[in-house]
Amino acid sequence: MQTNDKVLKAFHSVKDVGSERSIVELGWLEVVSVKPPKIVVRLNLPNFAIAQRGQMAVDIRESIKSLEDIEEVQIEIGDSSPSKESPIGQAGHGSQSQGLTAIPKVKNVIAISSGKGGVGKSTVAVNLACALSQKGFKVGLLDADIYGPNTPYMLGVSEITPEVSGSGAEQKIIPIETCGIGMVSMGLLIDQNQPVIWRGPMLNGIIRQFLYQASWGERDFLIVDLPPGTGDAQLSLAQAVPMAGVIIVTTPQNVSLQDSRRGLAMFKQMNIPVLGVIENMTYFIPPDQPQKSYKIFGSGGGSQLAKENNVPLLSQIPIETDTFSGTGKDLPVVHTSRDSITAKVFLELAGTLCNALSVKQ
Ligand SMILES: Nc1ncnc2c1ncn2[C@@H]1O[C@H](COP(=O)(O)OP(=O)(O)OP(=O)(O)O)[C@@H](O)[C@H]1O
Repeated sequence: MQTNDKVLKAFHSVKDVGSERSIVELGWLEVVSVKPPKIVVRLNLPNFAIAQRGQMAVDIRESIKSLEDIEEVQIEIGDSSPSKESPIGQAGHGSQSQGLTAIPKVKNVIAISSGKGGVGKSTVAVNLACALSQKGFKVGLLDADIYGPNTPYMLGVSEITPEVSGSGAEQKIIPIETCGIGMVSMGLLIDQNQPVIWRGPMLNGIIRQFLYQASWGERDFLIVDLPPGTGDAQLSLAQAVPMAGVIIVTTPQNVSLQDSRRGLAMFKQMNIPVLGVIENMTYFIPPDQPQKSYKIFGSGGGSQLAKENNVPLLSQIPIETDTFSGTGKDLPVVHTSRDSITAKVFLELAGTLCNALSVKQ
C-alpha cells in the first residue's frame, strides 16, 4: 500500500521550469487520495506558473509509472473539490480550476479566439500551427468553429473525411496529417446543411469528444480554433481541459474592439491565462510593390486592447494576397511562401509564444 509520502516522492522529478525546483518541494502538489489502482492529486499553482500546467500534467502521468499498484492518476487543478462541472451559462467564476482532464501526451493547449467573425482567427490558427511545426514541434489543430469551419479549406483537405480507429467506446478519430500538422475539424464531421440552431447545442457534448476521442498522440501544442464570440464552445473548452492560455485576434479598427474586450474579459474571469493579442490586417502590402505598406483599416486597435488588459501585443500581421484563402486550394502562407513577410511574422510569433510559455526551442 502506498502512503501519501511515498506517492509524493514519485513526483520529485516534476519541476517548475523557471526555478528548476520540484513541484513537491515548492508545495504546489498535494495528494488527495490513494486508492490503488488510482490516485488523485491536486496542483495548486501560483498565477505565474499556470501556463506550465499542461506539461506538468504530462510529467505527473509519466511519474506514476514508478509507483507500484498505481495505474491511473486524476489531476485536479486549484483548490477545488473533484470534478464538479458548472452548468453552462453560470461558469466564469474560476471555472478553469474545476475538474479538468488533461489530454494524455498533449502538452500545451492554446485557444485562438476573437470577439467577432472575419477578423482572421482561422488564418492565425492555421499559420501559427504551421510555424510551430516548422520550428520542430509536434502540433495538432482542432477546428472547433462549427459555424464557419474554414480550416479544412485553408489546409486543402475539405474533401477528406477523417478515418476512425477502433470500435465501440474505443473508437478514435484519426487527425488528418497535412502541412506538417495533425488536424481535426468539427466541420468535416458535422453536416453543414444542418441549421446552425441544431449545431449549437450539439457542440457542448462533442467538444469533449474531439479533445479526448481523437488520437492526437504526442503533441507539443494543440491549437484550438474557437468560434467567434463568447459562447458555449469557449465555456465547454475551459471546463474540460487545462489550457496554457488563449490568444485574442483583433483588427486595427476600433469597431472590433468592443467585442474583443468582452471575449478577453470572459477568459480572464475563467482564470484562463490570456497570452496576448494578435492584430491581424495591420497593413496591406501590394504584391507588385512589396516595399510599400498601407494602413487601410486604421491603426492602434491591437495595442489599445493589449494595453487596457495589461497583456502583450504578440504580433501585427500584414494583409498579403498570398495569405488570402478563398478557393480551397490556397495552402497556409507559412507553408507555401516561407520567405514572405507574413511567414516571417508568424515564425517570430511562434518564438515569442515559446518564450512566454517557457518552452525550449
Ligand atoms: N492577413 C491576411 N491577409 C490576407 N487575407 C486574410 C488575412 N487574414 C484573413 N484573411 C482572409 O480573410 C478571410 C477571413 O479570414 P478567417 O476565416 O481567418 O477569419 P475568421 O475570423 O476565422 O472568420 P470566421 O469567424 O468567419 O471563422 C479569409 O478569406 C482569409 O483568407
